[in-house]
This record gives sequence, structure tokens and C-alpha cells, in this order.
Amino acid sequence: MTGPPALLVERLAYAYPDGHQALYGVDLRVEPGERVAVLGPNGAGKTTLVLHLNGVLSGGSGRIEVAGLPVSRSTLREIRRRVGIVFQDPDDQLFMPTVGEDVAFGPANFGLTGEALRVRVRQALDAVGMTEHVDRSPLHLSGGQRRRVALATVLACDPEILVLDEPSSNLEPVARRELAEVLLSLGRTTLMVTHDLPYALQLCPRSVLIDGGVVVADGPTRDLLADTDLLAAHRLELPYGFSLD
Ligand SMILES: Nc1ncnc2c1ncn2[C@@H]1O[C@H](COP(=O)(O)OP(=O)(O)OP(=O)(O)O)[C@@H](O)[C@H]1O
Repeated sequence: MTGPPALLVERLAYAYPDGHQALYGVDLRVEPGERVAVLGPNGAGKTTLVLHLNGVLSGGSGRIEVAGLPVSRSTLREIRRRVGIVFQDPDDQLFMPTVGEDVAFGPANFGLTGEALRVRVRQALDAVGMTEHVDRSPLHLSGGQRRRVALATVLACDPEILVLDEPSSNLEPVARRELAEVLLSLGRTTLMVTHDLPYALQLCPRSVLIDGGVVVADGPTRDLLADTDLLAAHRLELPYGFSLD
């Protein structure tokens, strides 16, 4: 018997309080262990979709399930444990005096204490290669290091689904590659919102393309990126000189 999908989104539609309709009926099914890139031009609805996955946004129509559990007001605490979002700006999730305290904050909030908490913090920092910085202030880290710590704060909660918003933005090539290595090594169900098409190709076997609040394409990343008409129709473009071969 097969289990439920890691993520199921059915006919998700949402208008912001000012009346702006951002999503018109998004369908998406992600199986456990898949890494899926969410592509689309500015204003397509990518962030709006992602913010629904752990209930930051709600009140639209449609249905979302995380590993079989519907996202609703009554399941919010468990949903937030299952879905970890790493925001584009690490400063949105780092606010404690030290790296270690930042990484401990989430799991402590979910009830972990003592040695179990210390082990969890160490594992999360190990996974992103930041163990030696545990006692430093996040304020004194480089942008790339802060990005890694932000990822560690989410990993420490042991989410079933990792959601990353523009993980490669503002990263130097080495930090970009190192982050890719970390993400590949995690082997976790991952949704990655990105404008960085080569990064999507490197990390995500599958991509969904969103535009105008609907999914306009869903398939192997290589196939989507090879479709120059599709890319042009949705204001996407591979970097000059980039080859899929
Ligand atoms: N708080 C808000 N109130 C009203 N409209 C909003 C709000 N936030 C976003 N929108 C609108 O919803 C639509 C989808 O925005 P969203 O941020 O989801 O796009 P996106 O695909 O993430 O874009 P980008 O690539 O630029 O980050 C846009 O038309 C945007 O103007």
C-alpha cells in the first residue's frame, strides 16, 4: 500500500484582502522525497502558494494536505512542524543572540529539551557546515553563512517538507555550490521557489511553472527548460550562453 503524497494542493484559489486575486486554482501533488522547483515570472503567485503551505496565508478556497493532514486552523501547530519554510531573507528568521540559540528556538518550541535538544542543534548545524559558529552572533556572519543558519533553524525542527524561497539569491558561486551540496545530501522532500533556472536544473528533477495564479507546466525540469517557446511565453530565460547539454 502506498502512503499519502507529501503534499497535495487542490484547486487552491486566493484573493488578498485588497481584492487582488493571486491564485486561480492551483493543483500540485508532490511525492515523498521529490525535489520540485517552482518557477514563474515576478507576480506569478509563487510566494502566495508557498505561504499557504504552512498556513501563513489562509481563507481562500481549495484544499491542501501535508502527508495526509489537511491544513486548517486546528492542525496548524502540527502543519508548521511538518512544513519548514526558509525565507529569502535570513534576517526574517534569525533573532536570537547566538547561532545556537536561534537553531534551538524551533525544536524547543516543539517541546524538545536537554540533551535531545542539544543533539538536534548539533545535527542541524553539522548538516549546513556551521558547527564551529554555534556561539557567534548571527549579526556577525556573512550573508551566505546567515543563509545556512536560517536553513539549520528549519532543519532542527525536522520538517517533512522543506520549502526554500530563492535559496541561491545573493550567494557567491562557492556558497551557491555548497548550499546545493547540502540540499542534495539531505534527501528530503523539497520545494524550491527560484528564478535561478540552472540551479533548478541542478537540484530539482521536476519543475512546476506558475503564471497568472495557475500552473501552466509541470514536468521534468530539463524538458521545461528546453522549451524555449514556453520560457519566452512566461518571461523566463536561461542565462546567456547556458547550455542544457
Ligand atoms: N499583500 C498583498 N496584497 C495584495 N496583493 C498582493 C500581496 N502580495 C502579493 N500580491 C499580488 O499577488 C500576486 C502574486 O504575488 P506573489 O508574491 O505570490 O508572486 P511571486 O510569483 O512570488 O513573485 P516574485 O517572483 O516577484 O517574488 C502579484 O500580482 C502581487 O502583486
